[in-house]
This record gives sequence, C-alpha cells and structure tokens, in this order.
Amino acid sequence: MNISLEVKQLKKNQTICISGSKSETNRLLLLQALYPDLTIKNISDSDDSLVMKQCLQSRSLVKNVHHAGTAMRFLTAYFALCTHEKVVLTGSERMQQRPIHTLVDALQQLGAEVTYLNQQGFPPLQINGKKLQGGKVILQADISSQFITALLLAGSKLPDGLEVELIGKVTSRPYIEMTLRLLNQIGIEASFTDNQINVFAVKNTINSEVTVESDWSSASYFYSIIALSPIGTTVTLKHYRQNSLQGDAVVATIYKAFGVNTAFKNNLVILEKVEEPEHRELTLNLNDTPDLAQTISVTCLGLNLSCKLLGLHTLKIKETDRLKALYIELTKLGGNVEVTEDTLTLSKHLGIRKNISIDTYDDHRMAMAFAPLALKVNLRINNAEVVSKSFVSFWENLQKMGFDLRTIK
Ligand SMILES: O=C(O)C1=C[C@@H](OP(=O)(O)O)[C@@H](O)[C@H](O)C1
Ligand SMILES: C=C(OP(=O)(O)O)C(=O)O
Repeated sequence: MNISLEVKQLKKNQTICISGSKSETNRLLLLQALYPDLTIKNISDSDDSLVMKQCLQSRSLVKNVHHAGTAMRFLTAYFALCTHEKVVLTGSERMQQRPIHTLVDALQQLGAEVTYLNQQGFPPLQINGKKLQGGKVILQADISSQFITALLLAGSKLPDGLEVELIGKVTSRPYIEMTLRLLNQIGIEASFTDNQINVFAVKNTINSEVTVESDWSSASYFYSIIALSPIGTTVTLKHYRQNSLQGDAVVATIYKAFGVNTAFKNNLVILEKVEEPEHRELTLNLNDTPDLAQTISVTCLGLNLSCKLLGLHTLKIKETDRLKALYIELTKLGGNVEVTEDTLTLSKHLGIRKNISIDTYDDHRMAMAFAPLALKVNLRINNAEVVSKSFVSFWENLQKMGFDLRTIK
C-alpha cells in the first residue's frame, strides 16, 4: 500500500495510546515460556511480538520469525539451551542476511548443538536442544546487544547459571540493562560489573505480574511531530513511566534541543512545543539508542538544522542498511547528507522537495520516521504497511492528529 500524506489542519491537543514496548514484551514472553506463572499486562500487539508468541506456542518443527530480530536471537538461545526440541529457526530473506555467528559461537561454548543450514554465520539454523549446565561464555559486545540478552534470558534456567564476559565496546547497552532489570523484577538475581555479567540459577518459583510500559521508540515519532509543529502544539501519550526500563526514553531529553518539553503526569506523558530551536550543529552519539537515528535525522531535515550523528555502526545490519536508506531518501528530499560506516551528517539545505515518494525498504522505522515531514511538505510513503512490525496503529494515530492519508497506486 502506497500512500500520500498531507496535513491541512493539525489537531493541537490529541491523546494517543501506544501499545506496550516490543522489547519488553519479547523478553517477557520468553521468560513466561520458562516460568509459566509469570503474568504479563499491556503486551505489545506488534508483528514482532505476535511472531514471538506463535513460535513459542506452535508445535511446528520449522519456526519462522519473519523480520523480528529479537525473536530470532532470543529463540535461538531458548531452543538451544532450554528445550529438548529439534527445530529449524528461520526468517525473512533479510533475516537470512543479518549475522548471528557471535551468538551461535557463544552457545557452542556452552555445549549447544546449533548448525547453519545455508550460509555460515547466518540463519536458517538447525537447533538440537539439549539441557546444559551453564558456566562461562565470552563474546563480542559491539555487534548486537540482542545476542547478550538472548544468553541472559535463557541462562537463568541453567543449573549453574551463566557468566558472560564481554569483549569490545558494548553497543545498545540500555537494552542489556532492560533485560537485567526485568530479570530482577521477577525475582531472578543478576549483576553487571565492568565487562562481566552474571545470571544466577533460579531456586524459587517465579510467580510475578509485570505491566509492560508503552513503547518509547514508537513515542519518538510523536516527538518529531511536535518538534515540526507550531509553538503551543501538544500531544499526550498514554501508559508511560518516568523511571523507564527503555533506553529510548532519552528521546525526552534529546528533543529539548528541538524545543519540545516533556511533562509526566500519573501514567501520561505530555509533549509540548515550547520554542523554536537554536540554529547550532547538534552532535549526538546514538550507540545506546540506534533506533532513534532515523527519527532524529528526519526531524533535523524538517527543521533545517545541521546535525552529526555518531555511533551508528549497527545500522547496516538492521531491517535494512539504514545508513544507506537514510542517505538515499534524505538526498531525494533535498537534504545535504554524508554517511560513513558509523556516522550521518546533515548540513543546512535550500528547501525540502515536495511530493517525493519515500521508499521504506521493508523497514517500519523508515516509514514512521519520514511521516512527520508531511507537516512541512506533501509526501508519499511506499509500502506504508511495514509499520506493523512494531506499531500496528501508527497510521490510525496519525489520522487522529489530523494527517490526511490517501492510498495511491
Ligand atoms: O533488545 C532489543 O529489544 C533491541 C535491541 C536493539 O538491537 P541491537 O542490540 O542489535 O542494536 C534495538 O535496535 C532493537 O530494536 C531492539
Ligand atoms: C532493529 C529493530 O528490530 P530487530 O533488530 O528486533 O529486528 C527495530 O525495531 O528497529
């Protein structure tokens, strides 16, 4: 479905309800498979969470996670370490290009039986589950934090627990911290000091109830909308906490530079455009929060602000090569963009081009990050349905804000 987007009259004080965090949900679904007395509330309705649930519940010998990176990585460790099942774990064409050898090597260090069915180092995988003892693993921490989370979630079920030694600069660290905090919340002991993480074997029954906070990565698109709106525009987002487990909650601090103020009231977060941003180059390191890179670069284009985004080396192994995709689409719109292996630089432009068709490359965040730009120019988004990977009601919510959406050929 290709759509055109236009905003004639923005609704200035809407309330939006965003579904539960997909990162929290997918961790908790895996923990629930290990500890069935765990109750989860405000679960994400995203495709990635749905597929996670289906793969855990189905008796099929071939499990297909489609585009869900978390499901691919978390389930690899789960089937390898916590079951006696023999399964084939596969995913979309893109998933088969996203590396997984770091996690497979770590599992093999523990004695797991995981082999590659196609290209070495990539899904699909043949996993012959074995109940193992646990112990110590060493792995590279600068490729994807999901490998580490996968080991920590499954590690809690091993009789000897798990010690993980991290090599290199840790990427997406807040996602590891989220995992540890969730383990702690449900009564599993774990610690993280320097480059060593320990998860201790569970001795008691786990019988907790956890309420998932709404998704902060999804909230980032409303930050962008408010940043691109006139002073005085507000939006209220439901089911958020000031003390979040999600690293992307830092969007509230980052968007102060774009004139967006954030207020917390009970479980609501209220965003308000309070001033126009100062015109100075913004430098941000997004090594901890890679999923914000697309949102922030489009906001900067919309406000005609220069920015230098650092720490982006993991973007090329996400749903698409996001650095390449951003370069192509921002340039199409008239942006002055430069990208390297791990940075994106945007300089001031002479105007944003109208009626450009944005390609989304099977990447939900390409569609959602570019959509707010319709506040500045009419634009088109190709394959707009990709958003359901993480945010099923995204377009509905944009319509609620006053965005005029039309399906085009
Ligand atoms: O653990 C998680 O839930 C996630 C970790 C991050 O991935 P990397 O660790 O691969 O950067 C993030 O980009 C992804 O959307 C979700
Ligand atoms: C990178 C993402 O997801 P995953 O790696 O889980 O596919 C994302 O949601 O932006």
